[in-house]
Amino acid sequence: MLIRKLFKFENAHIVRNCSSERCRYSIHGHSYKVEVLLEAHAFDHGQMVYDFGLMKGTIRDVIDAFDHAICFWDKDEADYIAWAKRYSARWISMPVSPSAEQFSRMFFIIIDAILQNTRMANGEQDVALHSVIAHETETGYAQCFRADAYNPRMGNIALADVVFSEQCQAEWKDPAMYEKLLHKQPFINQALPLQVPVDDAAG
Ligand SMILES: Nc1nc2c(c(=O)[nH]1)N=C([C@H](O)[C@H](O)COP(=O)(O)OP(=O)(O)OP(=O)(O)O)CN2
Repeated sequence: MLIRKLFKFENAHIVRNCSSERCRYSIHGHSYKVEVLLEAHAFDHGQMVYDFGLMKGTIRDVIDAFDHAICFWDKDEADYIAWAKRYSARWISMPVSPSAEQFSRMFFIIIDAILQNTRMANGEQDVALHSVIAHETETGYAQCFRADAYNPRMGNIALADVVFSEQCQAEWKDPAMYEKLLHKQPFINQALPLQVPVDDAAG
């Protein structure tokens, strides 16, 4: 079974080398929508794939870092990068170009790492990231599956190569969150006592 949670943010970028002139030469913004799809074949104690509320912790925080920020490819011209950093307190440096395709891959890789670094506490069994859809406009989106995320022919995205500005980090609930992810310090979901005994068939 799949579940899906939607996140939204506003972001500015240039996508170098693309075919659309408006896109390659001019800084422009999008109202992004990101769909995170999780998959499991058994339920937690609440008879859910994964509680939507749990997706409003670290996963939401990391996506929200992109809100009102400018993203640039770390291979872009040094002058442009310096300018972006000077005039925007909120910036994210990406190891790939900020196309919808690469946004979906980058979010897949980060969210996959977050889930693998999370100690589940409510009987979640095999919950895994299925795919990430990044909507750039009302009419265009890219969907990344696991095989795409880790496909070197599409470019390598190492967690450490996605760099968030100090301001982006400072606005997280835990400003050290990304550092913890990089160092594999686990995120621990809160355990609550069961109210009704569970059986094997339904969590
Ligand atoms: N495959 C991709 N194509 C394009 C991307 C992309 O990330 N992946 N990005 C762009 C631009 O960022 C552009 O702003 C969006 O393109 P487009 O869909 O043409 O935008 P419109 O606002 O014109 O959308 P309409 O709904 O068609 O009016 C270009 N291509």
